[in-house]
Amino acid sequence: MATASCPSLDALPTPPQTLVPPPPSILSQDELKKIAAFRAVDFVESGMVVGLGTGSTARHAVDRIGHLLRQGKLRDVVGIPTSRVTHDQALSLGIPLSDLDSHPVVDLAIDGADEVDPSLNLVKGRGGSLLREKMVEGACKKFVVIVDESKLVDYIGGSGLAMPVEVIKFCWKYTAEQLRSLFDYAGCRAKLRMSVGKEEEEEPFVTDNGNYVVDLYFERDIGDSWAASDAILRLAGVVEHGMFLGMASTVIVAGELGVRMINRKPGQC
Ligand SMILES: O=C(CO)[C@H](O)[C@H](O)COP(=O)(O)O
Repeated sequence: MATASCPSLDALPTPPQTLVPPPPSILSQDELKKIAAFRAVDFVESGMVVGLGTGSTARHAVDRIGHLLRQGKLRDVVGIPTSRVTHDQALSLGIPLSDLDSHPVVDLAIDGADEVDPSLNLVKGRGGSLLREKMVEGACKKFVVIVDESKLVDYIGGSGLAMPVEVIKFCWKYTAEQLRSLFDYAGCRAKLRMSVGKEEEEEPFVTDNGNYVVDLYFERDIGDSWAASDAILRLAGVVEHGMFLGMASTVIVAGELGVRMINRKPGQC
């Protein structure tokens, strides 16, 4: 009876030489976010007060901090959450929590962003937590921003996606129109942010602070973002906007080709 046997290597046909390089490993956007987040958590040291950001990228950082605390690799870290969602996540991970009233100085904050421009100015708040984020990140000694490379833009508003402004509910339409007309020159549209409520019907999105969000969309560059910031904040119905100017100390960008760490230069704004 003939038995099948393994042919000797010499007997195997030589594979044709190929000039095509091996395909790069394709990482999902979420995997890139996780890589940036884990890298940022390397900055966390035992005993630090840490601002905990909000969003799908920051979520990975909070998970990692919880994991390192459980492993005993970090100790005595106190987290200052920037939203109710992050508060609940951190609580479920056993991260000790506090607030700015008890810890007015924050050693380090880690958070995602919606846009990062070449001067490391940011747009944040598409998750709706811009006010608390700005308070906590404004109180920190070092603010590390974690993004995948899709968040890099040439100028603030350059993604064409929303630049959020938190406004009080009272006469929000009036405030929205004032916002829109401020940026008429940039082809601005102002839209009240909606969310799906308990009855499965669309209703205005309400922030953790009980306010509405007006999303601004620009067709063209708004120009001087510092002047734009001042103009927005002068409107009485505005609580805060999502431009985070001159705040980021370091931006960690995860992309297909690796992780880049960009530090703010002294005096850069
Ligand atoms: O500002 C934020 C929430 O208010 C988020 O940091 C920002 O929207 C980025 O979110 P994600 O990490 O999910 O892309």
